[in-house]
Formats: sequence, structure tokens, C-alpha cells
Amino acid sequence: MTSPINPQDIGKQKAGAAAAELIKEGMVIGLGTGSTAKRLIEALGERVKNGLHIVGAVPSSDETAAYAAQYNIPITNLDEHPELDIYIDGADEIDPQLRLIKGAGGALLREKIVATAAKRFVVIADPSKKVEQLGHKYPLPVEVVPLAVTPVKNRLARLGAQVAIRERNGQKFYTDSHNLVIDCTFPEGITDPTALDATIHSIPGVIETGLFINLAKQIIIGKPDGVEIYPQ
Ligand SMILES: O=C[C@H](O)[C@H](O)[C@H](O)COP(=O)(O)O
Repeated sequence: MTSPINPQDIGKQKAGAAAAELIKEGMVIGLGTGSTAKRLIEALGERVKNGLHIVGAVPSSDETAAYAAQYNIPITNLDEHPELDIYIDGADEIDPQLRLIKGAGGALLREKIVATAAKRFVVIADPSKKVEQLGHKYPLPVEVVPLAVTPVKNRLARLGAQVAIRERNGQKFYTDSHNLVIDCTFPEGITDPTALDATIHSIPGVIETGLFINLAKQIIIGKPDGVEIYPQ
């Protein structure tokens, strides 16, 4: 297990540990992606080592699959288990209506698929992820078929976004599903996430957006002195 060194990391660990306690014997679960999801996987791995038996975990990325395997968490998929008891994942931004921006790590498509397969989606985060309005801290990622990236980028720019095709280490970034990501910054923030999501989805070549609306049921915010859970 990693040793947290700052309050934000301690918060992620507290949130991950609290969420691991929601996982019960015999469940089929979904595992998110990112640094906070890793803290969940570590805490769940500890419980599995101590005898907790889960039927399986559906990972939301190749990275999560590999990390969960290190902790001997049994991996499954949505063909074997199309309905999950719970999905637990981090987020980049969380607004007061529990709407999210996700995808800073590029896992948005699989995350949304796995989240949608779950009866309950619980978000784990440190306090920095709470915002009054989406879109001010993180760009909105839009996953796009590579063939369509330039026309989609132009269409997104016409919606008022500052657009950038995501790169990693100076190279185009490809998702686990071999698509590209366009990061969209809206200088005024996102005033109507539902309408924006529908508009972006109507552009041919768009696979998914990082807007998660009406999906999260509960938020666990970890802080050095404990966790805040809402709604209770
Ligand atoms: O694609 C990445 C995911 O949406 C992550 O869940 C999100 O970026 C939060 O990651 P972290 O817990 O590292 O802040």
C-alpha cells in the first residue's frame, strides 16, 4: 500500500477505504480508474486477503484490470455479469446535483459503460473535486473516432469550446478502445450539462463525453479527519 504524504492523498485513501466497506460478500462490482480508485483497490485487496469473497470485479480500464490483479481481486466482464451490484470510481469535478466530469485519465467510455451497468454508483474523491459549476477546473473530454477528429474538433469549437486533441508524452493519446480524446474548455463553465451532452452526442464521430449526469447516487469525500458522505 502506498503511504500518503499530503492531505489530498490522505483524503483519497480515506474515501477509498470507506467505499471498500460497501462491498459485501458475493457481490459483483465495477472498479473505476485513477489515483482514488487505486486506493479503493488497495483497501479491497486487503479485505479479499482477509477472507472477503466477491464474485468478480469489472474493471473500467486496462490499467485498473492490471492493478486489481496485483491485489488478487477476481476479474470478470459484462458478458458474464451484465448487472453489477455497485460501481465505485473517482471524478474530476462533482457539482451539487451529483453531476460529474470524468475522463482526465482517458477512461471515460468504459467508465460510463460500467457505471451504467451498476445498480449503484458511488463516487470517491478528495475535497478539491467539489465545484459549484462544472467545467471551470477540468476540460470536458470527448472521445472521438480517429477518422472524425478534425470535423468533430471544428464542431466543438463552434459550440464555444477551446479545443485540444489530447497528447501524452508528445504523442496523440489513444484510449483503451483506440479512440482519440478532444479536451474542451468552456471559458464560462458549463451552464447546462444535460443540453451540452445531448448536443455533443449528436455530432457524428463522437463516441462519449465525460459528462456523467443522473448516474452517481452517492459521494464519499475523504479528508484527513474522516469522510463526508452525501446523500446519507
Ligand atoms: O479517466 C479517468 C477517470 O475518469 C478518473 O476516475 C478521474 O480522472 C479521477 O481520477 P483521480 O482519482 O486520479 O483524480
